[in-house]
Amino acid sequence: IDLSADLFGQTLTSPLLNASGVHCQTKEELNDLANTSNLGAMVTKSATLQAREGNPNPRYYDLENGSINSMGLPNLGYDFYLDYVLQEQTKPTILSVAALSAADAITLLKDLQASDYQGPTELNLSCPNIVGEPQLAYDFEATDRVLNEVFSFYTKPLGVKLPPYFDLVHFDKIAAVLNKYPLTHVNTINSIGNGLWVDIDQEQVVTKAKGGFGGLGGTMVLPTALANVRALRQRLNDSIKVLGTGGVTSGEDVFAHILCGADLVSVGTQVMKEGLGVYDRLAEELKAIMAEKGYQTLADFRGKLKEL
Ligand SMILES: O=C(O)c1[nH]c(=O)[nH]c(=O)c1Cl
Repeated sequence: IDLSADLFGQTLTSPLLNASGVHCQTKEELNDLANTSNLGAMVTKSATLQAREGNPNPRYYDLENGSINSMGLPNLGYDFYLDYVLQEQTKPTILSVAALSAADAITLLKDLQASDYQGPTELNLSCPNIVGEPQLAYDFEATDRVLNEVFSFYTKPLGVKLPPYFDLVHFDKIAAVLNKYPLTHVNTINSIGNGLWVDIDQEQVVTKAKGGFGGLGGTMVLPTALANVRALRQRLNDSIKVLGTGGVTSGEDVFAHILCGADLVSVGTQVMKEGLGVYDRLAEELKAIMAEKGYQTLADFRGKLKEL
């Protein structure tokens, strides 16, 4: 059984990654990821031009069927993560970047273009937890404008992190925009934005910012994640890879993401619940499923979801 996968020319021994934001903010966390078996590649916490404290606590809450977070983009700043990927990385790493304005995104990517970094970058267009800021990728025209400007100067590997869409016409619209650009990949989905959880005993919300509205992750988002992976795989040019993120808690979920077309699969909430050992468990479970079904490689079943 061969779990190897390709990350923009680098062969990975496992198709599994961490979801950006989970265990990837500090040098210690990034080093932990580098030392985690069956984690084929890793993603940094989305970096902004300036370091950010993020939203006030409580800002992450574990739920029976997933999680809700309102982190607010806390990160050590773009310079720290650029230095990490240039000087420290020992495992294939995707640099995740974010911006609070289109202008900041351009500034950051112009600096990245001029830097020595030649590796993969992921532009986060979908953070749901910045007070007063929309998730950019829900505005198709704005997304088109930003990508048009970015690709007027950016020539290195670049993908985007997308929010979940819930309407087939929206899948059509975002794919029509993305297919215009030489993207290496899309990473779908980010958390389902602006969910709300109620603590019955206390009769109150469980996260502080935005009155308790926060992004949802974990097993409750799996059907939405699978739909977005499938819909975007069906619509995007073959040259654009699909990284599936959302709702993975078992080898079966990894198998389902790949069956829907995912090239690689990220795991976030389940790492918060189980720790980094989850990657060994997921790899073993996936291999067992493949053995039972007679599949030798991921390509044997990738994208081959059958319709009725
Ligand atoms: O609040 C966050 O930091 C956050 N939380 C998410 O669930 N997705 C994101 O992209 C970000 Cl940037």
